Amino acid sequence: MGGGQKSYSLHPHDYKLLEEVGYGASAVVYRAIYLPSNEVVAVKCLDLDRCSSNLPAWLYHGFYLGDLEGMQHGCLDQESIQDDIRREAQTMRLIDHPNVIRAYCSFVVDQNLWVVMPFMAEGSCLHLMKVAYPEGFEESAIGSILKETLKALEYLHGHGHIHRDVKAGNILLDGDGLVKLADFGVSACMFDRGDRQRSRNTFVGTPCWMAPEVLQPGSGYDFKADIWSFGITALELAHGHAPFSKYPPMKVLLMTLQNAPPGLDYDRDKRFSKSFKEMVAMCLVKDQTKRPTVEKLLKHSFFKHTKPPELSVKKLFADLPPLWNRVKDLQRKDAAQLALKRMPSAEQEAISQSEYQRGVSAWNFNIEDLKAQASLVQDDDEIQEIREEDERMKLVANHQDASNSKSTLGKSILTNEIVCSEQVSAEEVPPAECLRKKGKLLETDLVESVNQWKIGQENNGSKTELLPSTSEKEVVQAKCRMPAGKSRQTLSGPLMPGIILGHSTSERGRNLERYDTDNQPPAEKIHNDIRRAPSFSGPLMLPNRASANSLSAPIKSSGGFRDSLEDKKANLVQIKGRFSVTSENVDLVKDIPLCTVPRRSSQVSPLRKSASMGDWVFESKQTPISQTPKESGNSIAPASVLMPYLQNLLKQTSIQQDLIVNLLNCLQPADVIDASQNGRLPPLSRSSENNGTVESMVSERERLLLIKISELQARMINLTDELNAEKLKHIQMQHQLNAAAGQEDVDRREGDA
Ligand SMILES: Nc1ncnc2c1ncn2[C@@H]1O[C@H](COP(=O)(O)OP(=O)(O)OP(=O)(O)O)[C@@H](O)[C@H]1O
Repeated sequence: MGGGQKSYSLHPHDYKLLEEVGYGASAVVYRAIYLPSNEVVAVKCLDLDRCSSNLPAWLYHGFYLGDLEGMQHGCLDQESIQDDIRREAQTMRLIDHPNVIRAYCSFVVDQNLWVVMPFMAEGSCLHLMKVAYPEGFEESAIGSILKETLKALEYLHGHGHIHRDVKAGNILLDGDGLVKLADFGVSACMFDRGDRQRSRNTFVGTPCWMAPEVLQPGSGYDFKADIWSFGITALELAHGHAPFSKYPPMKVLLMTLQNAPPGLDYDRDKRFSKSFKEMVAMCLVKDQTKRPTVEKLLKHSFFKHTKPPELSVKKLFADLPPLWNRVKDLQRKDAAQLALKRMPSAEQEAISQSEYQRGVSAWNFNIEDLKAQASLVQDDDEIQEIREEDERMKLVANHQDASNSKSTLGKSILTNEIVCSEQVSAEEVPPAECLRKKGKLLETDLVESVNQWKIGQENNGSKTELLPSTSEKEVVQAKCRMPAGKSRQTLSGPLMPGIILGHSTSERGRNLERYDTDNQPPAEKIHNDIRRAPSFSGPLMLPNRASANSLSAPIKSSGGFRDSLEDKKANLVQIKGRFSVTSENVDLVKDIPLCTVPRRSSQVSPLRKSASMGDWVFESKQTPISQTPKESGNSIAPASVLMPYLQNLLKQTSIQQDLIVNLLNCLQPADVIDASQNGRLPPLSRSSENNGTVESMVSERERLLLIKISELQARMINLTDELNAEKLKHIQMQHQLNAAAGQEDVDRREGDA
């Protein structure tokens, strides 16, 4: 390794910094000229103030921290830490492999650490995708990039290093298509003991790419963690984004631990070969011992016929402007976006959003913050989670209470809701999505439906069994799509029909949704961003320079989430901190999702087809059920005025009656029996006709039922919250335990010495 390498000056004035070509968590990267030899280099300027909060990770794992002469930074005055840095610096200098980027040298300038390295003229793969390939690269290019990355990993693993941050943002390309793995900010050495050994029991990396064993404290991990990240990177290159990248960090963490591993779908990812899919599947096995080594992967048939990168990779940027112009363009876009956001908290939100999306490495988890985030965003994400899982057709029911898994549970709701999009197959949109489209509904309905849906999926095996007739399907779907401006504000999540359709066919649609805004004029983009702000599924909200780097989700507390959620909460009645009901004019009866109601043949549909959208919308003329004649005119209206109202009321009542029957079917039988025995619910005798006497009984039953339902939902939410809190506590405690064990180890060694 190494040897005979050219030496570089440690004086900043020997370097002429030119354009900015990239940004990381705490660094800006410049194209620069090394004046003594007129050579183009890259200088990564690390703001030590900014990275001080992450410094422990840097200090313990930073390969780039080379020559530290004159380093006065307050964070660095611990002797043992400096020893570590020096040791790492030595290792870094020894690195010499065509696919691993090395630091020529590094030195301190004011509060910055400058790291001089080869300039990679095309930037990172992530950057390239963001600029020109939002849906990912073609397979031949992916094959070449991955093979070169594997060679880099082979070298690193062979020398005892785990990279721990393999991702498209850290795979750099030069003008000839040469591929180099970069960023050893969080790498760890397998041969170390003590402090550094302990580091392999810490959370390090970028959540979406982190292997389950890395996220699972105490389990320990090794080189195989890089294989998992490599598999995720393969998916990232194939789709333009990593799986789960749109979710908040804590959600990513839980999904990685609990869900089936992501992968290329055999049906939907048709453009990719079988061997590519197999190779990815081999990497993304949860049991680390079953993942292949780099050597074994290199022998996989997928890599047998990969083209040299000069052929397959170089052409990717043939028609693109120089890197710095691309970066500038992105920055302009992001700056415009930021400037147009006039909310007082916009800047703060934008920054935290961008940090979130950037894929910052080496975050230290702040469990309390994350817990708060997770509890606030749970409902929204629950739906997203289902969608994501379902898109891969690898649904795993994570419902904690197996006793809920009764085959009859929620069947009628499922039957109605599962068809809320005609272009979406039953398994593509969960019932909650359908519920959500109605806008004003109990969030608990949503969660419960999602869970029931999961169970239904599991229990029923074939999802298509649940589909009702086409006519039913159309009406339910139409209802589900009712666009309501208000509901868009009060409930987060992608409500636009385009988004529903975007999910309808493949990842492709999703990618389009994700990246559409990048190609829009700033004003339009901002409009969309604002609309989507409460959702984590949205495309890039990268309002600052961070956009040049990564779309991933770092572990970081984010005021942004909270801000948007605070807005949301302003309109919400929060019950036990988690589920919510719109507080404005809440009317439990009126606000029950209509999409749970089956079509009645005699019913006049309140829906019409929109010519422009080809989508169903509600007739605004429809008399609102809550509006009484008194409200309308404050006097007794003539029969001609009252009649339509009464007819409408009658129809609505019958819809509600059906709804109640459906909801009743969803209750656990035990609860229903219990309630009936206590005399709390009058026996339900369903009648197809409505009259005055029945009506009053029905409304009483409705009221009691709704109370019962709310209680059950509140209970379920509480339990889920408690479970999540316990899980987080567990993780935190394990962390503390590890830290304590490590400290003991150090003390013992010091005692021995
Ligand atoms: N040698 C280089 N030549 C050209 N561009 C580079 C080089 N190194 C980095 N970049 C660009 O700068 C971006 C940020 O760099 P880098 O990933 O090293 O920063 P970081 O702070 O370690 O980021 P993170 O922690 O988020 O991974 C890269 O994604 C890439 O686009």
